[in-house]
Formats: sequence, C-alpha cells, structure tokens
Amino acid sequence: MSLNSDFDLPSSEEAALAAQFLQQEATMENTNAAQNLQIKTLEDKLAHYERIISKCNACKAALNPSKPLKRKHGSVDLTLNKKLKPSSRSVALARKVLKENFQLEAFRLQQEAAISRLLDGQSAVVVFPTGGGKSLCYQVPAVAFAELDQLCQSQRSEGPGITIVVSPLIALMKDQVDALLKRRILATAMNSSQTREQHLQVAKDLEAGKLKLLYCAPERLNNEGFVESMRHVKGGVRLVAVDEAHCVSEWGHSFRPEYLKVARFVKEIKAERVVCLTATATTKVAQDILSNFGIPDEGLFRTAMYRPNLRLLAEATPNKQESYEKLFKFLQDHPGPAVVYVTIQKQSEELASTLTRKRFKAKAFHAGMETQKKTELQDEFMKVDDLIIVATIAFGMGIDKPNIRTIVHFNIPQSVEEYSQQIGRAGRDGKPSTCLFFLCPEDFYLRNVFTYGDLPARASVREFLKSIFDPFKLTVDQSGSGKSFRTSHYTQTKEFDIKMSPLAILYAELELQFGLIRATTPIYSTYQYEVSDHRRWHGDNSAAANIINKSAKPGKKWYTLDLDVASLQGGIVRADLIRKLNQWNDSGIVVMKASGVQNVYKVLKELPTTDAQIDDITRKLYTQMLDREKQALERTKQVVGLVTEKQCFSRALAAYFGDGSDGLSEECGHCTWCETHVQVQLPNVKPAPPNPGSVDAIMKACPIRDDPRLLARIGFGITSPRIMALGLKKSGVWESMNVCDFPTLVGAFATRCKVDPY
Ligand SMILES: Nc1ncnc2c1ncn2[C@@H]1O[C@H](COP(=O)(O)OP(=O)(O)OP(=O)(O)O)[C@@H](O)[C@H]1O
Repeated sequence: MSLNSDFDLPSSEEAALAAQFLQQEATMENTNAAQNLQIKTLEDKLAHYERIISKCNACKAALNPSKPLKRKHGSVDLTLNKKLKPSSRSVALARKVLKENFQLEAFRLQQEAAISRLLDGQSAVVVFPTGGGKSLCYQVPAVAFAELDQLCQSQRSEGPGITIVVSPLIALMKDQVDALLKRRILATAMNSSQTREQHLQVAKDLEAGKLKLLYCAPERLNNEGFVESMRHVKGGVRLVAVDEAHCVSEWGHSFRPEYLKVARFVKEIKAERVVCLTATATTKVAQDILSNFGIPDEGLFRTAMYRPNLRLLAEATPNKQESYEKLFKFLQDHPGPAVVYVTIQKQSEELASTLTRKRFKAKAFHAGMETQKKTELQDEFMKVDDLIIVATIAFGMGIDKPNIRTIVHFNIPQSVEEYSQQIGRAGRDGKPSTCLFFLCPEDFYLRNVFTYGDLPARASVREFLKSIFDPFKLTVDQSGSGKSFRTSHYTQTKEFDIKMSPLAILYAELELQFGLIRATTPIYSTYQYEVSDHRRWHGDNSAAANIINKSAKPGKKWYTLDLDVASLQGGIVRADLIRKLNQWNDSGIVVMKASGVQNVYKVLKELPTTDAQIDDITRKLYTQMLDREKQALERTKQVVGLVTEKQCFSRALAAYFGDGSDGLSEECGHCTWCETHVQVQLPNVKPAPPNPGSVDAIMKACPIRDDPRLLARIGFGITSPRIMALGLKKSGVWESMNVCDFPTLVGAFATRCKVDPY
C-alpha cells in the first residue's frame, strides 16, 4: 500500500525563499530595472475592487462609511465617547468597526468579550468551533487600533502599526486577504507561493506603514531578516494572531514544532498583545496555550461545542465491502452537498470513481493534486448543491459552505479533534445535517501504519545527534561572533532513517528545550541560471562574475553553480556571489533559480561531545518520542470510544473538550446511541502472531541486524526513508505480516537479532 503524506504543510523552502528575497532586497534598491517592474501593487488590487464596488449599488451602500447603516440595535453608540472606561470604550469601538467595516450587525458567541479584552491591551485565547467566527477576533482589533489611538490620544507618529497573523495554510491566507481587500482593509500575505516582485511589494507596503494585517506561515519566524524587520516595523506590532493555535501544544493532535517558536517571536518583536485561536482544544491543550504565552485563565474564551443541528451516527461493519454498500444507501437517502473523508490519497481517488460508477456526482480531493485543480474543485463545490467530495484531511480548511448536509468518515479519523473539526463543517446554516462514522477492523491497520510510522530507532536518533554535534562540522560565522552548522533535513532523513516531521521535532527540542542551537535563515546551496543577455553578461568583469563563470557547470540551457565550491575556490564570500547572481537576474542578464535548501543553525552553547552526554540527550529525546507514540495510540482509542461506548455521542464530544454542555440534556436525542440505545460494536478481530517463516524471509531479504524496528516495518508495511532507499518496498516480503500487532513484531525481530527492541 502506498502512503502519501497528506498534510498540506507550507513548503520547507518557504523560509529559504524569504531569505533569498531579503538578500535580493538590498540589490534591488540599486537596480534601475527594479523601478521599471510591472508590479501588481496593493493599490492596484484595491483599485480593482473599487471598480467592482462602484458598479454595484448594494456594495456602495454597504461600504460607504459616510452613510452609516441603519441601526437595528439602538443601543450601539457609534459616536464614541472618549471619556468611556477602557472596556466600555473598547466594546463600543469594536461594535462600530463590526458595523462600518464588516457590515455585520452583532457579535456572536464570545467575540465581543475577546475583542474588547484585546483592545484593552491584554492577550486572549479563543476556542470557538469551526465557522464560529474566530477571524473577526483579530480582524476587528487590527482595524480598530488607529481609532483606539485617537480615542486614547496616544497616536503614534509612525501610524497605528500592524497585526501579524501566523497561519499554517497558504490557501487560507489568500482567501482571507482577498476578503479583507474587498472590504478595503489593507492586508497581505508573505509566503512561498509569491513571486519575488510580490515579496518586494510587501516590503515596500510595510515600509510605507500602509498595511493593517500581514499573514505569514510559522516557518517564516526562523528568518532573522523577517524578525528584525518586525522588530522595527512602523507603529509596532500591535497584535500577533496565532491561528490553529492547538499546534503549539505537544498534547494537541497536530503538534508542530515551529509553533513553539511563536511565543519567543512575540517576545522578541515586543508585540503588544497576542490572540491564539483554535477550534479544537481540550482543557489540557488550552492550558498549554495559555501558559506558553503567559496569558492568565481569564483570558480564555471558550464556547459550547454542542451543535444541536448535527445528527451523529456511527456504524460498525465486519469488512469494508459492507461499508461500501451502506455508504451507497446512505448517500442516496441523504442528498445534498457532502464530504466523505478517507485517510489516504489513493482511497479518495478510488472511492470517488466507485461512487461515480454508482451514478453519484463525486470527485476526489487530496493534497497530491495540482493547486489549480484543487482550487477549481473547491469553487465548484461552493457553487453547486449536489456534489460529493471524497477527500483526505487536505479538504475543508477555510471552506465556508453553509449548506453541507452530510459528512461521512469512511475511515477512522486521527483523533477526536479531527473528527470534531470535520463534522463541524456540516450544517453551518443551522439546518439539520447528518454525520456518519464508519468503523471496521481493517481501518485500524491504516491508523497503525501512521501511528507507528513516526518513531525512528533509538540508534538512529543517537547517530543523528552525534553527527550534528560533530565539532569538525561547525563553521565560524562570517561576523566572527559565533559558530554555526548547516544541514539538509532532506538528506538527513535518508541518512538517519528519521522521517521529516520527527526530525523537525528533534531540532525544535534541541532549540527550545535544551537551548543548544537556534534555527536561522535557511540558504540555498545550488543556483542555476540561463543567460538572456550575452553582451552584458560577457561585459561583466567583476571578481564575483569571473568566479561564477569559472565555477559554473554549463548544461544544455542552464549553468549550475555549487555556491560553496565556488566560494571556496574563488576565495570570495557566498553573499557576494549571491548578490552578483541576484543583480544579473534583476537586470535581465540571466534568469535564475535556486535549489537545495540548507537549514542553518547557530550554536548557542557548547555542544555535547562525550558518549555519556550524547547518550543522556538521546535518552531524554527518545523517551519523549515514545510518549508521543503512546499519545497517538490513545487518540485512536478515544475517537473510536466516542462512538462505540454506551453514551450520548454529542455529550461525550462536548465532555472531551471540557465543555459543560450548556443547553444539552442528558441525551441529545439525535445520535446513534440516543436514537437506538444499541451499542455500536466492532467485531473482535485478534492480531495474528508473527509467522516464523515470514520472519525468516525478511531476515534473508534485509541484512540489517541492529534495527529490529526497521525489520518489523518491512513486515507490517510501514515505509521509512531507509526502506525506500534500499528498495525494500518492492521485495516479496513487504507487508507480509500486516495482520500482526506491530510492537509484537518489533519484539520478535529484536529476539532474532539479539538486541533491545527500542
Ligand atoms: N458576528 C458575526 N455575524 C455574522 N457573521 C459572522 C460573524 N462572525 C463571523 N461571521 C461569519 O461566519 C463565517 C465563519 O467565520 P470564520 O471564517 O471567522 O470562522 P472560523 O471560526 O475562523 O472558522 P474555521 O475554524 O473554519 O477557520 C464567515 O463567513 C464570517 O463572516
């Protein structure tokens, strides 16, 4: 079975691109060509929207602040009284902005309380369900700061400053920015999908103090240039909004190490306040977020999870074939926009074509598809009311379709959080909608493949640490102020058989927990260029140009330059060579592209070098990794338990998130348990014991003896960078023991290899 990662994480080249952009920025200023660039400016974009608005009377009326909307609620005082106490003033200001800039009548849930706390200068954590309106909690303050300063008579000579929104999804950023621009609120995003010109435009807008909101991915916070520019941004950073803030917590279902650095960033840039937003936080995760950002308990705004219009159903089947039959029937009985969630990309393709053959209008959606195709599909889904999307988790974030009538989980979701987030997309219009969760013993295999796939062998972690702590690999910084080392995460995953995401966690722990290193702006190792203007290219006789031309290897069309080799051979610093290449590129002499991202780490403390020191760190890190694996197993149990225990599903879901279930009686009356009082029971299928013949066959196919986990992975069917490199996936023994319990399999190989299982 082929498993493709379906997580739409921002590209690891994101930060590297930013680095390139910042390096290029200095060069651009001196280049005449730069002034001639046809840049699509923020003003262009706004003018475009202005043109649309000017043609539409409804828009004109709604957006024209000189003609205030008729007030439905007479109590809102739109002429703000400067003498009001801070919180009443903040409430009045927030309501004014909501009406005038967002054309909305009243706040929902605890929006008003959270926003006025922020306007009063304090930080907050907002836990609202999907579609609850979290975005307004930072967008309203971002707009309100200018007027707040006037009211408090604390106007800043440099302007009202900006709000930074840290968000993991590039597609989401774009939607939000477009929506804000339509409302004439100046917002933009900095991300890897942008061209260099767009990056430069953002820098200019920042410099001019025009922007109200700037969206970026957490990876950007590793970029020293970005941190520095935010430290000195005009008017200061008034607010940092952390979207998907559950990623901060190691207890969360999608912990992302880069998120741990957000709190440090907030301190370093002296942001005035923070708002952390999430749709899914258990009590433990919410506490983790609060403590990470030093926010007191009263800063937590959490609303009830219970959605009375959602009917939560579950069905257990002995095999997948039965689930198919039941799915067809269910979709026939429940027409309307639907999303069927599956675990892997291949399944989404296969199930979509099966449904099409059965005459349903169904289409697959997953992270492996081209961006344009995904956008088209999302647009189509928004427009029509009879499409079934068969999707992996890649679908849904930012989809704000009010009338999704049905959500089906065709496989077991990763956690209660994921389940809750996905069902939360149904029935946003408040109308009755149905969610069906299929369970079948086969599905546990897939979940286990994911769960057991992340933990590397202990020896791999040790070897990795030994390698990065190697004093001979350290280089003295160009400033002479300290030492640093460079690595390629991509190469290291293969070298040490550690997957990308646990590798990133290891680096983050070394940085944040042990304080040994600090990630800085990543760099490119390889540049390629194609000459467009030979006359000017030949005419450049500078030292940097000569070294580049001497070192670059010609190809059919492109010259390839290994920057380190060129720098070493030519005796010239990398930065000078990059500057020259950028200059050529900017003035149209060459067309350039860069590749081979290298992560750069500054060494902050003396690195451990003795065996005992390295063993000690390995032990600590590995214990944490084992704990994470246990947590992942527990998450599967919890999500299955939610619908297989004798309990009201809605109540159990609310309780999971520590929600008092206001308005929810003992039984919701519209879940499988409440409707039938019959427990959903999974057939009891016991794992098979390891087959000695298959164990022998794997030992024969793979000579590795110091890594029983790797041998067990071959039998179970869990890929790893080394397994891929050794081509073991194509061997006859691949997945030969996928009916066994994975830890038992590791034990069996450990016994055969006479080593410790972990
Ligand atoms: N007070 C309000 N009155 C009316 N509509 C609102 C209000 N607050 C938010 N909305 C609308 O609700 C929809 C969902 O809001 P938003 O995208 O901010 O939700 P969210 O909590 O961020 O959801 P998700 O978790 O899916 O990202 C948007 O269309 C938004 O305009």
